[in-house]
Amino acid sequence: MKVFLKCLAKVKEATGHGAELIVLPECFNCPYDENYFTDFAEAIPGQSSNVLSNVAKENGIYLVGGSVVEKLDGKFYNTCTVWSPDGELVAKYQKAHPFDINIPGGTSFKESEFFSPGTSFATFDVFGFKIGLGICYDLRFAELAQVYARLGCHVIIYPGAFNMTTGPLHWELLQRIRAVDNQVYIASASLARDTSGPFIAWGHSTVVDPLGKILGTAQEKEDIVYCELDLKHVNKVRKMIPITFQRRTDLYDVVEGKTFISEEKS
Ligand SMILES: O=C(O)CCC(=O)C(=O)O
Repeated sequence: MKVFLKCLAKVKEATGHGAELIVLPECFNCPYDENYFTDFAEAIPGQSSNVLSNVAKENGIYLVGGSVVEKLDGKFYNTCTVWSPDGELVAKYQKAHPFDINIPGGTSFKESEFFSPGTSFATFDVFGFKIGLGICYDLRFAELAQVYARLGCHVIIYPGAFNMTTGPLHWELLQRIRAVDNQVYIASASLARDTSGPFIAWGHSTVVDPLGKILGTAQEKEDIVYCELDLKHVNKVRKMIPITFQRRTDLYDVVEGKTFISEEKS
C-alpha cells in the first residue's frame, strides 16, 4: 500500500506539471521477486485496477498502469492495464516473453516458472497517436515492435525493470534500436533502484524519439521524466528516411516455420 500511495502522489505531481499520459513501471506495486508474486496476484478488474481507474479519473489523465501480477483461470500473467480519463479500461497487455536468463556471476531469473506468456498484442489510440504495449524483456524481441509499427503505431511503451547486469549494457541501446528500426517513439518506465530490496533495478526511465535521440532520461533514483511527443515529427522522420515505406515484405516476410525466399515464390 505504501508503494501504491507513493506512485499515486507522483501521478498527482506529474499531472500538476501538465502530463496527459503517465506511465508507471513494471510490477510497481509488488516486489519483483518470485517469493512475492502469489501473495500479490489479483484479478483484473480487481483491487489495483480499481485504484488505477480512480486515479486516472481523478487526475483526468491516461494512465499506463505499469504491470501487476494477474491471476486468471488458475494462471498468472505479468499484465499491463491502461486507463482513460473517464476511468475506463482501454487496453490490457499480458507480457508475451517471460524473462528467463542465466548469466553466471550476473543475473539469473526464470519468469516462466511462474508466469504464463500472453498471446496477443495490445494497442490504444490517444491524441491522434496509436500506441503499442510491451513489458521489459519484450524490448529484446524486434518482431514485437515490428508488428506494432506495421499495425500503425507511432509509440511503443514498455513498463520495465532491467537489472544491474543487463541494464548498463542493453536498456538504452535496445530502446534506441527499436526506435530507429521502426521510426517510433519508445517510452520506458523503470522501477527506481532500491539496494535494500530483493531485486535491484537499473532504473533510468527513458524516452527516445523516432531518430533514436534520447528526449529524456532519469537516473537510478525516483524521478519523473517529462516529454512532449509530436505526431508530425514521426511523419517527417518517415518521409526523410523512408524505410517504413520501402520494406520488402514480399522478399523477407517470415511466417512461423517457413521463410519465403524468391525461388519458392517463382
Ligand atoms: O532483458 C533483460 O535483461 C531484463 C528483463 C527484465 O528484467 C524483465 O523482463 O523483467
